[in-house]
Amino acid sequence: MPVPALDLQQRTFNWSQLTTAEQMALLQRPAQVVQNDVQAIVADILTKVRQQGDAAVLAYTRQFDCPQLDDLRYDSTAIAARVATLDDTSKAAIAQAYDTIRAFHQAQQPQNLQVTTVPGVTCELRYAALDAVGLYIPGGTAVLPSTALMLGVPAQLAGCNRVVLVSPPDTNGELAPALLYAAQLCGITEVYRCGGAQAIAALAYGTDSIAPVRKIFGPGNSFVTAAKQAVAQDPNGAAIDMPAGPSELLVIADAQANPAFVAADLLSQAEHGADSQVLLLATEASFIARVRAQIELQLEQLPRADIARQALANSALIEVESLQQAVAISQAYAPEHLSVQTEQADQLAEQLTLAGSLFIGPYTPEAGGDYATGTNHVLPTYGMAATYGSLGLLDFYRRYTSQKVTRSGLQQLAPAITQLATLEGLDAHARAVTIRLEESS
Ligand SMILES: NC(=O)c1ccc[n+]([C@@H]2O[C@H](COP(=O)([O-])OP(=O)(O)OC[C@H]3O[C@@H](n4cnc5c(N)ncnc54)[C@H](O)[C@@H]3O)[C@@H](O)[C@H]2O)c1
Ligand SMILES: N[C@H](CO)Cc1c[nH]c[nH+]1
Ligand SMILES: [Zn+2]
Repeated sequence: MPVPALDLQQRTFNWSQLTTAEQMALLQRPAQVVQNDVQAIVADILTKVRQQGDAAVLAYTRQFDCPQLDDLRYDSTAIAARVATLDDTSKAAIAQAYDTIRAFHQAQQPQNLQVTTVPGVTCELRYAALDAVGLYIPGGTAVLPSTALMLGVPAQLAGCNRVVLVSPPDTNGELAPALLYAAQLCGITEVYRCGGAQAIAALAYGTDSIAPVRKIFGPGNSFVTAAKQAVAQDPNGAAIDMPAGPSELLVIADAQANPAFVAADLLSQAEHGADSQVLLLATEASFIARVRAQIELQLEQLPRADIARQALANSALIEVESLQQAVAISQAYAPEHLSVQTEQADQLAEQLTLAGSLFIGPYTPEAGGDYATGTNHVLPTYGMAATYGSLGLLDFYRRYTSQKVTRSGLQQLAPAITQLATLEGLDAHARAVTIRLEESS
């Protein structure tokens, strides 16, 4: 389908001159507009996979990804053969990213803790790695070995027993050597060639060839995200990390910022998908004009310019009255990625608490966090950064508590417990305490 011409002037706005309704419309995510259709399609796919198992997963994979595919599993011989074709430069790049991501996530190791709340009462907080996790690596329009690292490294560090990787195959039924190498570094051996809602259904409910997992991680398009949300709401489904949908970037810039850098960052997220969204909040109209010119210029060099143009048609370059107004808009939008390109970037960043990940200063491209600074690039989208955190090592654990009470400890707590039980009208609760203390020690 031909991509309509893009007029960035028409996507340029002055925030204070917009009505409240227009302001809200500008901050609407494109992917959310089509949400109802997607949910219906996804519900159908989930039902078919539950009813027909592997046959449905294969049928959908043939329909969307590879018409000839006859086996979902990628066995270790096939993986090794594919990895052997990868060049050394790519291997070195993946290995360096593996090291930085590992370093940042290793530092997040949780510590069990023990607290004596009153003498004779010991409470413990403990962490246990999830036993079976599913990692979804998107593959519709780009091969993403970096996402395999972002999910595989914390799963490996946590020590999850079973780590299952799924990703849509190319038209020949293959996964990219770089993706398989990243998986290999993370010690992943269970790999399946399927994507979309059907892969999420297989991970959540299981099929003959794919045993179910407890929690599903990873980003994806609207179909993947809707499927994750659906299985998370089903008591028989699986837990999920977060709604990590189409990429988003919000840049706050003053007149000191470099328009070429800002344009490059905006394009880096716009090229992900037609439903990606990028926003620029800038204090000077002349700066916005220079960014616009840079976007036009740089678009000409981009192989994925058509995708980026479609994303830009749902994006906006917004003039704001002040950096304080920019902060307020950003906090309301809660972007996945937030780039701060202002003179006092560190101070401004202190006020910007609602974002998946911050990129501060002129030499911090958003792409740095996508690949190799060490932070995790799986981040909440759709404004969910207001409540969800960015992915980290802790997401691969479950937290539980334990307590041990001695007789004298129970004597200390008995008045509080029995009175609270009485207040709640739960006499059996009170009795469970008094019966113990009535016994001679
Ligand atoms: N938030 C994050 O952390 C993060 C990280 C990386 C990528 N991303 C985002 O992930 C997304 C990747 O999307 P993608 O499409 O390239 O890959 P994808 O793997 O998410 O989706 C491809 C699958 O979508 C399904 N699909 C496509 N059209 C369909 C239809 N009409 N009906 C039903 N199913 C259909 C197919 O099963 C196909 O295999 C992008 O939007 C990107 O921005 C987000
Ligand atoms: N920007 C994406 C997250 O929204 C992650 C990614 C992977 N590869 C490149 N970028
Ligand atoms: Zn990216």
